[in-house]
Amino acid sequence: MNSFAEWLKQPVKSVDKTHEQQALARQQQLTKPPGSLGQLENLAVKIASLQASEIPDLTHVHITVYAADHGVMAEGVSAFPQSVTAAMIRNFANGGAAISVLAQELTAKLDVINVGTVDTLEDIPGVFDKRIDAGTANFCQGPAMTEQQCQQAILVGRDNVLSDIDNTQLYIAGEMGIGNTSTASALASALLKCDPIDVVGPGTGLDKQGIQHKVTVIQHALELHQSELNDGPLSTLTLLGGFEIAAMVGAYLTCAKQGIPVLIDGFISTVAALTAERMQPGCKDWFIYSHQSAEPGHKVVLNALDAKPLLQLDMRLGEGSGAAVAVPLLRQACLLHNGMATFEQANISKGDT
Ligand SMILES: Cc1cc2ncn([C@H]3O[C@H](COP(=O)(O)O)[C@@H](O)[C@H]3O)c2cc1C
Ligand SMILES: O=C(O)c1cccnc1
Repeated sequence: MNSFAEWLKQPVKSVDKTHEQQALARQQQLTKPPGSLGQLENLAVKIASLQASEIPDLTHVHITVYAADHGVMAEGVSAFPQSVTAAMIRNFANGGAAISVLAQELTAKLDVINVGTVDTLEDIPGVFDKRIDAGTANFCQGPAMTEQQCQQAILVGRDNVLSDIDNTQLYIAGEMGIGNTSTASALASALLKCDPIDVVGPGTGLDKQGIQHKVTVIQHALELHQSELNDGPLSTLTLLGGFEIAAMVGAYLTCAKQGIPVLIDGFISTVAALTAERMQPGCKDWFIYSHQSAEPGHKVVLNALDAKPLLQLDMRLGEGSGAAVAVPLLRQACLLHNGMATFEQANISKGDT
């Protein structure tokens, strides 16, 4: 058996129930009516149990943006040209992208990884060059990736998580890849066995006609690969995925195996999360869902994961931006959990309940 298969077989870490119980008990002792901090209480309990700590802490956030191009762009499925992927990599490096601004404010570690753009980029300081190929192949004509390429991409994500694991209290994977809402929609349709109509949306801004064309393109791709779509989630990822999406899957699998909490971003990020969960059930115990994107398919994929996102801001950007926006909320949930006085400390009556 090769080392990839061995690694894949490593189990997902189980979540610490003792710390969950301790954190729940502490929430009952804090000077507030029980339950009055609503979802912030559940969040603090979740983070305490995932970190197996009495004092959950999100000082050290690791954000990684995975960027790659998509062969399906040959079918005219985005409102923007393919060259924007590489241009945005430069923008990430220069600090001008949404995620750059947010990561800086959060004092998060921000990595940018080129997993496979069509444009050859010069060496850019701060950008890791892990190009597998000049974009994936067009999944309307054949498999998007070879098995070997898919494994390689998954391992890019794994190695990124492992590179700073001792210092990571929360991991966020963001993506950049023009055309990747098509890729994510194709993957979601295949994994959920639903019609592309249910998950395809405007992405960067297609009109009604553009969306209809995108649906047709994905329907054709699913027909082409039909005979192989029951071969398991790794095979589906190879046939229909993207390099950046496979890298995110690898990162999520690694976080779940190593016990690192993950904050999931938008539609594409959640499709990667679904793929990881299908590859290794139990992964999703390590996931927190930041927001529900305006991309209509996001709701469908969140439902499939039984996920309750924290925010609904009509964001539809990706890059990890929705997750980054939710980090202050998570931090505040932890601050309240750690810093509030108990009824006993404050000498306040707990009332009759
Ligand atoms: C300037 C710009 C910055 C972005 N940052 C993220 N995306 C987002 O939009 C793309 C997916 O949408 P579609 O499938 O319609 O191409 C991805 O790159 C995603 O990360 C961007 C898109 C653009 C144009
Ligand atoms: O929800 C997302 O992640 C998203 C939606 C549209 C375009 N890019 C990303």
